[in-house]
Amino acid sequence: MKGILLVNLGSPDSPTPKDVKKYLGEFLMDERVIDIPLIARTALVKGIILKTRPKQSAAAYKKIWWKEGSPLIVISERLQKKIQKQTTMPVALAMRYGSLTIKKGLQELVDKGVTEVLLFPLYPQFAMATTETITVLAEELRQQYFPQISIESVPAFYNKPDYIEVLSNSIKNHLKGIDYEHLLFSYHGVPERHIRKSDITNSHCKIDKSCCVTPSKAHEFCYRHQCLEVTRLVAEKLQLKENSYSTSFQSRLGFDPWLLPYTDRTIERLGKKGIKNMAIVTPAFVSDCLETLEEIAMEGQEIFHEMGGENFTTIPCLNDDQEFVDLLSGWINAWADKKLETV
Ligand SMILES: C=CC1=C(C)c2cc3[nH]c(cc4nc(cc5[nH]c(cc1n2)c(C)c5CCC(=O)O)C(CCC(=O)O)=C4C)c(C)c3C=C
Ligand SMILES: [Fe+2]
Ligand SMILES: [Fe+2]
Repeated sequence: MKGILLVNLGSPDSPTPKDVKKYLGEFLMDERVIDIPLIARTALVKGIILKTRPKQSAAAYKKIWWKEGSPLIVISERLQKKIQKQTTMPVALAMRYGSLTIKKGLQELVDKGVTEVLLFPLYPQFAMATTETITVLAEELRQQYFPQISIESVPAFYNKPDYIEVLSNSIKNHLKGIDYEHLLFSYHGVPERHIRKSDITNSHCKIDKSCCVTPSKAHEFCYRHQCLEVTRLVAEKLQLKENSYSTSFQSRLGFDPWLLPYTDRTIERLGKKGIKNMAIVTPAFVSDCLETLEEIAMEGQEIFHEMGGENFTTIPCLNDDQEFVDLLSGWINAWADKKLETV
């Protein structure tokens, strides 16, 4: 029997420093997130980051926490329930970090008699810190605990025309009647080093003006290319005017160079330039979370207002919107008919 495992990032169990510390410890000790040798990673994460960050992050989580729990988890559960209504195959949900583990998700499916799993990382763009860490862990778990099952994965879907259509429709609907001068596409950042590591040609990704627009095999695993493509394809679909939109990268951590330009500095620049009305969309996240609800909708808005901006419109993630549910259910059902490209 076939079954589906949707996988998102995860959240702490509660917005307390203790639970946030536990969650961040697991997250940041992942060698595909902080990709430095184990001794250096342990010193950095346990010796420095976990000494101060949990308190700071817990305060941020408290501002966005819902009575049902973490927005990212609650929204992912709603999505799973809606998809379950649109397919006869069992659909389970897991998180890469935290209590809703991938092991539990696989076990849930196996207990229902599933032998062929479609692993669905809920990320439109490929990144070593997201898609890759999920597929690698799922395969390790399969080998160790579930050797009787097979796993196929859904690759990054950033350039699928039906995804671009759903995202564009969502942006259009949320901006109906809103007079904005600039639309910012803000993606989660990654250290530049991650882009170079994922370059399967070992030489294409220069992280300059041209590499991401010059055709290359490297783009299958280039997060930067995939983000720039989402912006380009949506802009084309919505016929956005040149200079009325741009791309930036948010949520950097530490002192290494991360992808540029940074979202906070871009918002600052737009405000200083005299832009009064801006809108912002966050297509690296399918579910609203700390990074969209706090960093963008609260901090980003504050920066814009401080710089003289007036109206700051945040476009929600696709969350459990019916068009998005239909899109994912359609792909899942196509997989059962062997009509979905997987890896
Ligand atoms: C080296 C650090 C990090 C990398 C690389 C990274 C990549 C990455 N993350 C997401 C999606 C999310 N990240 C979220 C929170 C978050 N991310 C980092 C660090 C890295 N992320 C931290 C330390 C945190 C925790 C919060 C904080 O202390 O600031 C979230 C939100 C989770 C939630 O509970 O709401 C998401 C989602 C992507 C897509 C990505 C690479 C492309
Ligand atoms: Fe992150
Ligand atoms: Fe590139």
